Amino acid sequence: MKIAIIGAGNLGLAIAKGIINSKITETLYITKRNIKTLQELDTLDNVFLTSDNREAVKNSDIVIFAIQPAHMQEIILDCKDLFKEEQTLISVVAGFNIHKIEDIIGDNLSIIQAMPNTAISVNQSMTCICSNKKGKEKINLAQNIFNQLGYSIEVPEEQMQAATVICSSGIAFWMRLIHAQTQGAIELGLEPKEAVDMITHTCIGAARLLISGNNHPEQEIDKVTTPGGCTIAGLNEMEHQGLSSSIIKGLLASYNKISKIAKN
Ligand SMILES: NC(=O)C1=CN([C@@H]2O[C@H](COP(=O)(O)OP(=O)(O)OC[C@H]3O[C@@H](n4cnc5c(N)ncnc54)[C@H](O)[C@@H]3O)[C@@H](O)[C@H]2O)C=CC1
Ligand SMILES: O=C(O)[C@@H]1CCC=N1
Repeated sequence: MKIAIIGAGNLGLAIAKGIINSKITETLYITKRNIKTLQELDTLDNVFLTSDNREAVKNSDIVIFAIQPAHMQEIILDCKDLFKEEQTLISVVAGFNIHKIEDIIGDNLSIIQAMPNTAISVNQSMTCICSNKKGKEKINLAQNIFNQLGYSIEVPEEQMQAATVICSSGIAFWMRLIHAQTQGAIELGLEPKEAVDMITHTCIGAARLLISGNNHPEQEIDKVTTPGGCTIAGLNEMEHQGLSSSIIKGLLASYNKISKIAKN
């Protein structure tokens, strides 16, 4: 299997790193306008760096578009004559829905819209995917790839904006929560490095409890909150300060923004 990543920026490079770690491809083309910044990948076998998108598209079975939405039309049009029916086109461009791609190249190609996150560089991305009609037959192939780069689920196309907020922007939201806890932990006298270790591993533990069991988060909270103890004192103060409310409002603001981008 030969894969091309068109646009090696923050996400494209993260995808490239995940693919290289997992050895799922025999050949990986990575494109960028200025490939000098990709030197770290230059010495790897079977990884080809180029600023020629057409060369990458021509030589690949799967083409992943990881460019800014403003560049999509121009780049797709530039490669339009090279796309083949047996190829799978995967777009990770947020807010650029499948019908916009079909408006440029028609509906005879398999198009997958995927929403991963930057944890794909360490093979831990939560990736949501959907496809056009023709792409239905390639959903299993796409899930097989994204499952090796983390975990994936297929969602209806109308849920892709919500998936973008929860899974892709989600990395930034969790980072901010971890940072806030770090600031608190330092004030409690912990060293920053030690604090981050403690917080991130506790975070993984909390996630694992929910992934492994079927409990509601509040059931797990009940197990931790000793009556009259320190956990409930902390939780109540956080809620008095609007923790849940501010997170819900933030997710809605993010959703409204990506929905507006998708409509343009
Ligand atoms: N950064 C993230 O966590 C996520 C990003 N996305 C989507 O992924 C896309 C890329 O996002 P980022 O990586 O953050 O942006 P970015 O700006 O870091 O990356 C875009 C890359 O495309 C390259 N590029 C521009 N024109 C090109 C051309 N003609 N040929 C080849 N490469 C070209 C740029 O040099 C840049 O490296 C966006 O559409 C975004 O919505 C989706 C989910 C998460
Ligand atoms: O902030 C953004 O618009 C993009 C999409 C999700 C993550 N980054």
